[in-house]
Amino acid sequence: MTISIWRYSHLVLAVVSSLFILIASVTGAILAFEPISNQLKSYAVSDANEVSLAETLSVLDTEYEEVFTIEVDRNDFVSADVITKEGNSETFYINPFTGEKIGDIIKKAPIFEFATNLHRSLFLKTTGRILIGVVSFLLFLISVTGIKLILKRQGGFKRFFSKVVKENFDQYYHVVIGRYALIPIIIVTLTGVFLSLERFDMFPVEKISHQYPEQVEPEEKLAIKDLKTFQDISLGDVKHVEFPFSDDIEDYFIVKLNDKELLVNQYTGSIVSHQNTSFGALVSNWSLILHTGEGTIIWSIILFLASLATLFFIYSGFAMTLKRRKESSKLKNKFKKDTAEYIILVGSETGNTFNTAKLFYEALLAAGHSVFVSTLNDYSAYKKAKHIIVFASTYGEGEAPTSASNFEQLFQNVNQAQTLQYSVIGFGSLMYPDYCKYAIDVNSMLQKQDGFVEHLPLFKINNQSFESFKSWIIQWNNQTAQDLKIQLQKPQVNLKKLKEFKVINKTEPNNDDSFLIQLRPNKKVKFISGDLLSMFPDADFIERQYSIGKIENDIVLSIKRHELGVCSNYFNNLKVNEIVKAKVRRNYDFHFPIDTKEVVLIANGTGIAPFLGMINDNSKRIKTHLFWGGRTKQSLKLYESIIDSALVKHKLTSFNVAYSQEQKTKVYVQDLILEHQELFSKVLHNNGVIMICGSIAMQNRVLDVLNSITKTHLSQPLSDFETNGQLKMDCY
Ligand SMILES: Cc1cc2nc3c(=O)[nH]c(=O)nc-3n(C[C@H](O)[C@H](O)[C@H](O)COP(=O)(O)O)c2cc1C
Repeated sequence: MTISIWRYSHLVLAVVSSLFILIASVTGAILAFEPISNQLKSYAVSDANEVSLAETLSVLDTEYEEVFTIEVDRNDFVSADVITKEGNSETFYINPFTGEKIGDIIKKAPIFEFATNLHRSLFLKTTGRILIGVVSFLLFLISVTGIKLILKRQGGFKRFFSKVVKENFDQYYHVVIGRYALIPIIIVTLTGVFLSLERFDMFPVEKISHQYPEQVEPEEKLAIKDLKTFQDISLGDVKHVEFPFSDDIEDYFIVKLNDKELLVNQYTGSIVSHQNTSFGALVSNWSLILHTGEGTIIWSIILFLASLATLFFIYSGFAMTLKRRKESSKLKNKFKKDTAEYIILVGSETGNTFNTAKLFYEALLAAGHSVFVSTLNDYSAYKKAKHIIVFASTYGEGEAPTSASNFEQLFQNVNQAQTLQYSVIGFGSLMYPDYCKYAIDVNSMLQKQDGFVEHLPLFKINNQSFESFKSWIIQWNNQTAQDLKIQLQKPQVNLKKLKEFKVINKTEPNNDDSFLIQLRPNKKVKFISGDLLSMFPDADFIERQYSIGKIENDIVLSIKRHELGVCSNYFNNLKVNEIVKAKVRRNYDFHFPIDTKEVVLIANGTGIAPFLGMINDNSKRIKTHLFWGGRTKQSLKLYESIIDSALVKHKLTSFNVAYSQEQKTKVYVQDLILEHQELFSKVLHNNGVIMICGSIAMQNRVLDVLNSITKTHLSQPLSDFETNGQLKMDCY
């Protein structure tokens, strides 16, 4: 619930100020180039610390008729306001070693002039300045609420920079870029607010005022170069020097240094008055530098990137909000709640779970059922309902998502007249310790309530995995004797861009109906083991993916033929030299780790394919253990030669196999893991990596076992290792 308050504040603030933030970011991005373009001019004195103020003042004194001021700006350019020997009054950049003119004062380019006015006051003078000050403060609040949201999402400070679950482009980059850009944005906005307050004298900066001596005795005048005070000051510390107005001994040099201001006797060089720069003035100076980037190319570049990031946040933030609204409003019911047989209840925070619920809703409708869908918060009595199917995500720390925040209370107060069959699907992420906790809670609420009978056991889905959802649909179809078909959107791939692969070899289906097929790309295609080969069969153009094992530059797939499987039969009917059209999708999260000491690979059935490539490729001979679950010894024959060869070449350290049909008591891969629990805890403890490939059912059981191992041996939940990138999975 609390996360919604933060998200709501974040959104409201963004809506209110977006147009102004847009202007400020675009002009800010332009203005970031001003200090960069200034810095690129070569007037800066790099070794200003090596020249003393005495030397510079002395050369200027001889070079010009009269000198009024010298100034060292934030770019380290030294300028002087002088009357030349020819009698002209001029201001220009000088070489502080020789006093010579080296360039004219840089004039502000019209584009920067325009951008500055728009950025500061929107061309609205005082009103504009006030508006910009307020907007700066709003952007500061947006950034703070943004940081709070990231902390909530990532699970605290420690995990601030750990892996972000990618749900879609906008959400992923909003968070990933946000983690880096929010700090500079906070600095820019706070300094912006300060500069506005200062401008309206709401933050008074104490001015320096010197005590002038009442009477000064005449003295013999020393040459400037001999004045001790100036000899002791290096030019690098100077900001501004004002020459005495006349030769009168009561007229002084006024020397502004970085942290103080001095009044210096022009005859003797003695310091007549010494005042430290006030704290307010220092803050003001730093605010200007931090806000404008003046004098530093690196900070200007950061400011430029922060401005671009702000523009991206405006786009992605609104895109996410619109999508969220669209997802929840998309559900248009054909049936009323009291006429439908199937009730789908959705608990979602950001709308993703609605998408999956909608696929199920449409599949039921297409099969001729009466269905009603709504949020868990709209739970009520349903007169004709026979089934309740709950799709619920988990938010916060194992809490209910927004659209389910009132469900628990409603559930206690609403009575159903008839008995209902229930099924719960939990949507969550293994990166959180309370994996699918809210769905677990809903499941146990239903379990305890009279009049509710379990139809299917609780099913958990990690990171909105579509493959997992399909496997739940299979369970549903088996249990209900239905044949629901999930209609996916049309493929987003241009079929003309598919690559050609030639069949080099294909084995006959074995006793499990599994076979290996070796494909060679006709043209150069980049891929490694763990990447995916996407097929779009003519029958429905629905994408099917196969995990690639790369062996000697060829793709090796392990495929199980299903009686009615469109793609598996297509592959099985292929002959050597025939051409397959497909696309390689890079699967960066499932590549063999090359920077680790020990790896464990876990697979069942055809899930072994990417691992065959990985062990064959393990040229660094990283300690690698393979755990595989198959039906019979015969099932292993298909892969035996590759595994044996890897063992002989020490590319594979150990191979452990579990057969489910070979002996009386069935042994599964999770049983093997339990037997070798010391190995697993040691590998994870030493920053090693575990990779899992195969069926979702196997994945879920293996994860349960691994979780109990890490909790017992390492006192940590498995989610910690998933977050660290030590657990990689590709299951279907
Ligand atoms: C801030 C935040 C907290 C989360 N907390 C959990 C959690 O405690 N347990 C879990 O399994 N998933 C957690 N998740 C993951 C979501 O449940 C998952 O991304 C889900 O797919 C979101 O579905 P939705 O868009 O329909 O809300 C969290 C996600 C976020 C952003």
